[in-house]
Amino acid sequence: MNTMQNEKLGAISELIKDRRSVRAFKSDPIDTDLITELLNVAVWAPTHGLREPWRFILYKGEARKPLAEAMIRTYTAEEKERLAAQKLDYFMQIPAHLVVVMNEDPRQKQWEEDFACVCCLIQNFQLAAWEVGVGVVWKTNPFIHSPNFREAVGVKPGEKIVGLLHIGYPEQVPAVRPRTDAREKLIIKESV
Ligand SMILES: Cc1cc2nc3c(=O)[nH]c(=O)nc-3n(C[C@H](O)[C@H](O)[C@H](O)COP(=O)(O)O)c2cc1C
Repeated sequence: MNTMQNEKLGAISELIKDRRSVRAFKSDPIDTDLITELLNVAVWAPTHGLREPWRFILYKGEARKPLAEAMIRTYTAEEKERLAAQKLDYFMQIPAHLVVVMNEDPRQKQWEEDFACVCCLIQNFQLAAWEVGVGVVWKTNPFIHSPNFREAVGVKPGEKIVGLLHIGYPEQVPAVRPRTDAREKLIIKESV
């Protein structure tokens, strides 16, 4: 294996830096086989004890409507009045939505490890998607904690929704949001 010492960063580094969260999608359909292929890359995330504590629910076509309606039901009356129609249109315009569900281990150490690895899985998915021109945004809106929404998507007690991913071909790629140089947050302790 290449140790990368003193070498130029490669394609994966470029991909990581190039990826953006996409919020404006073309309505072009996205193939289910492509999504499952991307998921089969994503599942190579590190997972302690090989627990693989994830499962997925994919919404496409007309099935997006009850998903959007479940989300809208979590709104207050004022939010419904102001946002319902617009949010329904937004959900129906995005070709696919993926609910990423984690099994919640009652032991804290295992819970933390499992949450961490599901987050790794989501980032793997986002990167693999970006590599083939597919955009993703990872959503954690308050409705993912709503008992009614959880029930509507079939998430059971002992499971957590880690994210709702919107997936499709980008209509618009947001401007880069530069990161703080890691050296500003790095303390080096090195003995010679
Ligand atoms: C755990 C997590 C939750 C997020 N939740 C949301 C969200 O609810 N809504 C949203 O628009 N973006 C969400 N994002 C995307 C971030 O806003 C995005 O990563 C950030 O603005 C940096 O932009 P970039 O991903 O294009 O570099 C989330 C990202 C993470 C990692």
